[in-house]
Amino acid sequence: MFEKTFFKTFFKHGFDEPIKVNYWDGKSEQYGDGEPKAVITMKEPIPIKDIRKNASIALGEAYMDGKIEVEGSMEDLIVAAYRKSTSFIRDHKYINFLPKQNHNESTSKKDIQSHYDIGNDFYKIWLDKTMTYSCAYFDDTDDLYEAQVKKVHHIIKKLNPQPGRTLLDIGCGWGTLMLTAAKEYDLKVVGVTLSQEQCDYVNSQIEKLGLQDKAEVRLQDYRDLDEQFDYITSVGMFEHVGKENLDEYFGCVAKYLKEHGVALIHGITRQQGGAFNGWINKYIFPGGYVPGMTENLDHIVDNGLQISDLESLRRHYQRTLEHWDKNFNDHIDEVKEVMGDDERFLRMWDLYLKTCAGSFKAGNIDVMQYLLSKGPSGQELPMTRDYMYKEDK
Ligand SMILES: C[S@@+](CC[C@H](N)C(=O)[O-])C[C@H]1O[C@@H](n2cnc3c(N)ncnc32)[C@H](O)[C@@H]1O
Repeated sequence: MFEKTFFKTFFKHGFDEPIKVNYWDGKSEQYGDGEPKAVITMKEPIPIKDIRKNASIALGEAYMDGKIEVEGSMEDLIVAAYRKSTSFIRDHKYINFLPKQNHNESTSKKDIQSHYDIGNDFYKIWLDKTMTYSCAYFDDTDDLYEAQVKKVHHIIKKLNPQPGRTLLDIGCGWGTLMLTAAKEYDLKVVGVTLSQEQCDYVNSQIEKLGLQDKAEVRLQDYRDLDEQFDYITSVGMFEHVGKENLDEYFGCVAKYLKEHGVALIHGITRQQGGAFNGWINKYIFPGGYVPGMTENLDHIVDNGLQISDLESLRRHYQRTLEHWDKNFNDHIDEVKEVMGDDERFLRMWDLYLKTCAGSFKAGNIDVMQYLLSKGPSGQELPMTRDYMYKEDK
């Protein structure tokens, strides 16, 4: 009975939309007036001590194990939770429980490979054909592939690239950005990743496109370079470095950039302070940490870099995740063929994509593009933003 009282309070104060909850004892209750936006079924109680220890992990695991079912939009349920000031999801313990993280080169490699090396065949099913695994740019299209191509050009154009110069892509993924920069902007590019599968894939693309004299990919930690470049891009990467290494990460960007060089650093941030989500960290991105938007600014200026432009792409990431989640579910049979019919894994991945879309929609997290230059006044860049939107390259 005590357990039920706890969960009644938990749900009653958890959402700013009406919801219905079916409890494990066969009884149902509605919280809030009007048609329920979602129906939550708790097939069995979750130990309260688990919720108190880490609500994010306890709820996430209960969902993965099928102890909780949700009818209605999970994405909107997450938004409704973030909108309610008394919700568990806004509780300091839920989002900001930051254990000591360890990001030496060997733990980083293990963390990265546990996510990215689960197989190119898996990612091919639900990413678009560019294999881009970051926020797309939906300016006048709702097609994921087109939006990913547009994102790549949006980033490269912001650098105001001059043919024949050099570019480093830190955390190059499956390589579309670096290969586009080599092929269409005539840059000499180097990409680094910690994922063996990505490295092999990019090498095969370099060969296929005949870019051997302009593009190189390395299985290398971002801390291990010893060269300078005219341009640096790094997309969806600083979320992996950990709070304690953010200063070193931006220090590397500054060190690897030639004088008057330009960098475009793109990644997920939070509005207020950095965040760590226990469930995401345990199951999806071990070692991950989402920095506060201004936390990054401090490291950028402390490392002597000039901030030339800032752009938020929050709503674009919400849309990207909605596309990924739809692709994932539309092709669930292929996913099962590749990954096996493991219900817990399938529910885990679906929960990850849906809750992240909700978190962007709610404004809990954002995506920022930091355009940075090294040198006193960013002379390499034009005075206004017009150059970013020119059609020609
Ligand atoms: C979210 S993916 C983004 C990939 C790509 N930039 C894109 O937009 O599709 C993050 C990338 O960062 C790389 N990465 C993470 N930590 C790294 C490290 N310490 N050194 C080098 N690469 C790293 C991963 O291997 C992966 O390629």
